[in-house]
Amino acid sequence: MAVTLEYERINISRGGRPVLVDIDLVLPAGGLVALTGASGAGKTTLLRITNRLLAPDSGRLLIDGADAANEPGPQLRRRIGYAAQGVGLFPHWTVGDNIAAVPWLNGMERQGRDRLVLEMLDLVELPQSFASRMPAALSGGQASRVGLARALAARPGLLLLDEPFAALDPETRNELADRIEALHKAQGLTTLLVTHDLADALTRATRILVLDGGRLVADATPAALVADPHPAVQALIASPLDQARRLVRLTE
Ligand SMILES: Nc1ncnc2c1ncn2[C@@H]1O[C@H](COP(=O)(O)OP(=O)(O)OP(=O)(O)O)[C@@H](O)[C@H]1O
Repeated sequence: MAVTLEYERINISRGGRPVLVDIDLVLPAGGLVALTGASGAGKTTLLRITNRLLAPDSGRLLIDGADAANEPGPQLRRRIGYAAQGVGLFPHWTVGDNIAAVPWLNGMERQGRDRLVLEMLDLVELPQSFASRMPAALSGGQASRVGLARALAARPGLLLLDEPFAALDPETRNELADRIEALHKAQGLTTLLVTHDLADALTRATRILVLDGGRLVADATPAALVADPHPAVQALIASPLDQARRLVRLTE
């Protein structure tokens, strides 16, 4: 079941500097929300607060109406799917054991885990034979899919993705983005996707959040965002828009 997230006046400083300032936000269940902004804007920090890897200095996060601070972090994280570029698979575990890590922690028995692994490999469109491979024998795109399968294996209602397309070639990233979009719908998830790439955000998300210096400066549908005059938004849009126009000109 997709979950609702409510951020209430979230503030956090790191190294003596404010990193998130007065974040007030409600994400209703079922949204595919892109979180974007320049490097250092606070995107990853907000994601880490959402899965309780960080606690805010002030403010509250409510997950389905319950204060996230009241649940132990490790327990909460088992209900949240999390995949990030660079958050490695366990290198000495097979792909199958990586995918079934959280179900294993939750006490699922071997047979159930084996079935689940095959189902998850199907979901991310990898061959079932990959279950016995080691992570070192995967391409970057395949490893990203295994990371996604691992995030979905605990059947979460919330999927957090931190730059899942970084370091992938354009074709692979497009295929992975298609799969994420389809799984988001099919699995009934609330998905929060951190991306540097506004073109991804504009074409995939139902709603786009823009952070600038730790403040939420835009919260809009893709169509409304393009018309947003805020300088930080325009700075993000300028380059993908220019690129799109040049490409269209080539095909005219
Ligand atoms: N452990 C830390 N100690 C001090 N400052 C930190 C720490 N972690 C993050 N920061 C600072 O917090 C700010 C926000 O970092 P964050 O990683 O959330 O940004 P981001 O928008 O995800 O950036 P990027 O797109 O480059 O990943 C940055 O200025 C960063 O230097």
